[in-house]
Amino acid sequence: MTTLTIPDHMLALDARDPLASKRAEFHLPRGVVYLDGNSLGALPRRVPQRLARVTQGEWGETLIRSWTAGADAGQDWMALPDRVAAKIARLIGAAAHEVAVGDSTSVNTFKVLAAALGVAGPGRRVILTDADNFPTDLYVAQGLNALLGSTLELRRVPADDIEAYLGEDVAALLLTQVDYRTGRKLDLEAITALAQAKGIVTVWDLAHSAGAFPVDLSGAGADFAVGCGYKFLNGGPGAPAFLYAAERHHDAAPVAISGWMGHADPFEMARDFTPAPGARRFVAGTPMVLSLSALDEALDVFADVDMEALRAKSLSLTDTFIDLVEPLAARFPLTLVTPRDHARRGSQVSYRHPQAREVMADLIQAGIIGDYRTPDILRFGFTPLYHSHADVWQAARGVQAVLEART
Ligand SMILES: Cc1ncc(COP(=O)(O)O)c(C=O)c1O
Ligand SMILES: Nc1ccccc1C(=O)C[C@H](N)C(=O)O
Repeated sequence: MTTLTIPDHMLALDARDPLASKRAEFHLPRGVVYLDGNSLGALPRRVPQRLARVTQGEWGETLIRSWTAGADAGQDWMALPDRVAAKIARLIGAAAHEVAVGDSTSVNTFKVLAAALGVAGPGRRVILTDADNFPTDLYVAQGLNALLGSTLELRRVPADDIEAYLGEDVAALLLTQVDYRTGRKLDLEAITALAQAKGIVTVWDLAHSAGAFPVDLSGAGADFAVGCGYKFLNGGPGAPAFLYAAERHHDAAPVAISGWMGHADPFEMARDFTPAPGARRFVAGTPMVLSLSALDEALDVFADVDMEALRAKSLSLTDTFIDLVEPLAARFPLTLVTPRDHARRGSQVSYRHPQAREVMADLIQAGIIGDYRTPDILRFGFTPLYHSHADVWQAARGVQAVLEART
């Protein structure tokens, strides 16, 4: 990538950025503008040392004793999922005992959808979802329905019209707050209220929300949610995911994967499942200590972050990118598909382009790493913890250069 002179007004925006110092807490490879933190967050610098400690010290030296070592201080491996849950809870407006960490987002979607169906009113047999929802959400709903003898209907409708479909036959509403293609953000609070007024249980996928902007599940009175550890939470490839279950559902919601690590006393080795208090009951099997440790350490980057400042910066970055790329739409077949309205935008900007796949390949070649998504989407993710307006400017110039070179 050639070195460009960054204009003063970009540098001025960066000079006023209250989160500017956070960038130094990440390893960002040279010669690259990395706009894919919505798929795999960058590496926080503190993670490798933690992993070295966990592998050499806790695994290598302390061995099996690490499961209980430091339990009095809450430092044992057994409680690691709970410690990570508490850190995520702060970012999504939940109480610590309403969050469980482990497994993938897909598996957690299965768990909370099953739980939601278990607390839904009698006679309701529809799972309502966005026709363009992320595939895993659709597939998990299909799989769960098959397991239940295909007694349910998966009703797929456009997310923008969801209100019109909140009927008396709907058991659960399964929605992803920020669309992975367009970056369109749904009003979680308003939709939750409308659904609940119709007796519908809500399940939110926060994959592109958690760590990208403040989420207030308690304030919204949401029922259930899931999210990824490896995107905006920067927990590393395949990081454990999280689920949220509102306290009021803990007693009644079924635990579909009732494993021994969700038992009230795993080492009692009892014959029957007695759930642990709170959302811990949803932790099915042995905690993934190495990846949980990486996520635990990565979350400490958020410890002193004001989430409102994070949101303000995210919007400034995406506004700047939209403004800089706008003149190109007049010259090239580039169409903005991300809402300009702040309230309806996540932390990414996407465009349609007839040769999106090839354009993204050229951009990646030029060191601007974003994503191509079928059928014709160019997607650029912005992570307010480590991006600067200078990055945004370089990325926009890169888009211009690639489009010009292709004509
Ligand atoms: C909305 C959404 N849900 C779920 C997932 C992923 O689930 P998993 O981590 O199980 O692959 C993704 C991305 O992969 C996603 O964008
Ligand atoms: N988990 C992955 C593994 C491999 C490649 C991409 C992903 C993603 O996370 C994709 C992302 N969910 C998306 O919104 O497109």
